[in-house]
Amino acid sequence: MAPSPSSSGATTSVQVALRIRPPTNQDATSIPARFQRTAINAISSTSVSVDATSSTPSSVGSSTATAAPSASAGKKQVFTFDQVHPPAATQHALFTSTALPLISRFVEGFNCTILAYGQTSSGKTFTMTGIDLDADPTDPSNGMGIIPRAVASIFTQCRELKEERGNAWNYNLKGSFIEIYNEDLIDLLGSDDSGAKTNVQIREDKQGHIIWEGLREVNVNHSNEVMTLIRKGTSIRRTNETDMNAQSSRSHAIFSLTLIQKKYTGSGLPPRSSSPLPPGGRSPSRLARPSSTMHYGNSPGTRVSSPTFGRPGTPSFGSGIPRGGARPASSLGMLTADRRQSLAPGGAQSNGDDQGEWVTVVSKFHFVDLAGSERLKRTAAAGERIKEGISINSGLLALGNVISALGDPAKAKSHTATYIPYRDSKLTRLLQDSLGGNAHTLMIACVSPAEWNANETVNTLKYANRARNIKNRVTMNEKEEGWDDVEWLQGMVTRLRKDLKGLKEGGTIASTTSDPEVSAVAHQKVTAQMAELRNSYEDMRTKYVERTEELTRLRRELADKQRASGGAIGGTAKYEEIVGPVIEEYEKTISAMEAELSLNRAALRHTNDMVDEKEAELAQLAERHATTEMYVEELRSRVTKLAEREASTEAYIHDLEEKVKSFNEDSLSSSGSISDLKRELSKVKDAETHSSQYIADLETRLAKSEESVLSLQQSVERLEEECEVRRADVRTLQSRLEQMQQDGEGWRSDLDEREKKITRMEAELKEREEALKATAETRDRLGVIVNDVSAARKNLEVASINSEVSSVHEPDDPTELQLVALQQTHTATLADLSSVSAKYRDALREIADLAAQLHEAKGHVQGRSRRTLEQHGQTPPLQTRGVNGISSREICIAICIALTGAVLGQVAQGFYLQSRDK
Ligand SMILES: Nc1ncnc2c1ncn2[C@@H]1O[C@H](COP(=O)(O)OP(=O)(O)OP(=O)(O)O)[C@@H](O)[C@H]1O
Repeated sequence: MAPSPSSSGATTSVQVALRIRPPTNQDATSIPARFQRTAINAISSTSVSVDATSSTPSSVGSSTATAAPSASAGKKQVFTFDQVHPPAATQHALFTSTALPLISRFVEGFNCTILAYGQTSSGKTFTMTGIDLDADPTDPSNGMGIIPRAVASIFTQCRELKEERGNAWNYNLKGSFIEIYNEDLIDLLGSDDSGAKTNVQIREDKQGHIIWEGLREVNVNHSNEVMTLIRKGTSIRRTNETDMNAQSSRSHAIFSLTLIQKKYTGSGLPPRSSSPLPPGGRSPSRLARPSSTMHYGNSPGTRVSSPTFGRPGTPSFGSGIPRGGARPASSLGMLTADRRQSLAPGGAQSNGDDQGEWVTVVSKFHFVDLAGSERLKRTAAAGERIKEGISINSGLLALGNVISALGDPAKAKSHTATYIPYRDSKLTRLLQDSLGGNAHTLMIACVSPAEWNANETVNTLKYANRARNIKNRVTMNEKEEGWDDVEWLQGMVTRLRKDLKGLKEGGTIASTTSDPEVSAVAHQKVTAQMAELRNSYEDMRTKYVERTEELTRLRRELADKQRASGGAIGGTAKYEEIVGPVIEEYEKTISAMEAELSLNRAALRHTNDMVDEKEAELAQLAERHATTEMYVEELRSRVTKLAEREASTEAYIHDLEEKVKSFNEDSLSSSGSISDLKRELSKVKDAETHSSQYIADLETRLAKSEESVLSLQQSVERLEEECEVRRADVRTLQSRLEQMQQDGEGWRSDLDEREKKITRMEAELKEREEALKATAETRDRLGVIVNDVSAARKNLEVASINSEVSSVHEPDDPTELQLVALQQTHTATLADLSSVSAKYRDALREIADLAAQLHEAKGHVQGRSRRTLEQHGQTPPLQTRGVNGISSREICIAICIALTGAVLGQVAQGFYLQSRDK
């Protein structure tokens, strides 16, 4: 944001940049969820739109935002500024585009001011100071604010200039930090040894300059030193926790940097004799001018407030004035336009050579962090906070009134002298120069994005919009060398006294320049002029007296002749004819001489005026000298006091040492209680560590819960998407189901048919089972017979053995016959058994075949229905019964029967073979 072109005395508007901060964690907890929506949006790099339509609670009891000047149609309001920075803008980007151009102006010698304005918690302190003052100010990614970055940049530019200009340029930087708390001005760097803060007073000197009396200015040589000052001041500045900000600034704070530059204006190198920093730090004293402050602005004769608010600068960089000491006010006079002309290079009094001069340029940079505008209800203020809030608001109201008065375009156009209420508050008094005065001013309006704060946001935007109309007139603040140097002033007083004496005595004027040749020539010239004037005056006077006498004589002669002629008219007329022209000529000569005389008188008067002026200056200088002497006296007394204090401090230290000694002796006895205390202390420390861990833990949990809320939100969104997909699936499934239902009808009839077939086959199976049962019974019966036959066979064998032993074999023996018959019966029975077994096996095979068919039929039906279900994304029910409804028990029975039949067959065959062999 470059200010208007750099011509001195140029008019420039107050620049306004808007910054929208991102939502913070505090917002998430302190603002109801439904009002956390973003209500302000950057629509371009210079404009924003605000949607303040919804009825946020802030509108309760507040003035509802009215349409802005550039409000667009509908409910949205559009505002335009010089710059708009969206929430994503980095600290570095903001600094580069807003503050950096002002820094160049500051180093050139112009006053600059940056003001951060906005509701509480809108990011003013973050913007001005930022976080982590120890970071690298050139790093674009860190959170350092405008002040630390500006300080680093100023030092860099000054060092570059020094390298460029060498001995022809010197500089000195000083810092001060002031806060306005409950309408008290407090010096944040001025705390004394006891830590008590010093109060600053606003005074106005005779010339109307504002003086910040009692403010401490500290010399700074490096940005680290400035950071230390900022840290010190910030630690003292009043902050407190409110419902809207964990660390809310409760005061307006102004951090100021003063740059004092000494420039050599001539071409080439400065002469050694006139160096601004001769050994001993004294300024050269070759200038003898009646006024010290030069003003090259476009408005001749207008006064410019001292950039140091009336305080004199350091006489020279190496002067003996203690660092940061409060100084008496000085009021340096101004040059009139004609006098300025005569003093300008090449003017009437210029000696015509190319010799330059040393000029001092003093510029001020104010960084203003205002306390937040706030609604007491919203910040839940109570007690002392209410008082603070009222004071903050009244300061801001006064600032608003000043802005309104200065920024009223109608008044600006009409050029009417408007009353500006600077005196209504200390804030406006201090910022008088920055608002409508001699400074390049930039306002950074900070706003919160939340809908909850929409009304405050609109108010801030309106406030800032008005500020854009303010016009400042900037001039470079140059002073000639030496006017703050006590010794130089003393020398000047002595010289002027001599000059005056010389003038009064009509002698020569004592030399006032350091160049003896130049001053001798000038004095000779003036003396010659004075002598000439005096001579011509004397000549004129003599001539005048002579002529007057001659005229009187002639008149007398004429009268005598008239009397002698006895009234002869003709003679008289002739006489008048002769004498008239002579008289006329005499009269002409007399009037010419009178004119010449009056000219000489005027010249004399002018000389007398000059003498008077010199006398007045002398008196002024004497007065100033007296003030300086008083100041020196004060300093001396301070030094004495300091010496006294040092002595008492030494005594105190001695005392302390004694005490330490006795304490050491006592310490042995009290070591027990010390160890108790230490234990206590360690417990407290433990508790502290524990609580900080607990806090850290809570913070981590909070962060985690936030993350999980985020992820839950994401998963809800994902699930909703999935739901949508599912719904589409359901629709597809429904259509398929309908298709399936149609298919189902066909399958059902098919199934019915198959079930009928199964029933039929089951009946058949039942019949076969019954047949099998009958066969089994027959087989049992045959088994019994086989047993009987075996038993009979055994008996027969026993009988035959007995008969073999006792008698000769007789084929006709009835027993043998019986045996044979039995063997035949047995053979027949075995044959029967084997045929029954064969039948039984056949029956079993048939049953197995039927079971297989049944299985196949049911498997077919179930396979079809499972495939259909699978096609429609359904899982077929688990089979609880065996294949096709035939239980595994039934199959087992069938197999057992088959096996039993086979075994029985084999047993029967075994018997048969045995009996046959026998
Ligand atoms: N641009 C930003 N980026 C990130 N955080 C920010 C930004 N601006 C402000 N904040 C955060 O918002 C909170 C409030 O900011 P800050 O204290 O600067 O507000 P303020 O306007 O100075 O308030 P007050 O007037 O009450 O002092 C802080 O936690 C700060 O870190």
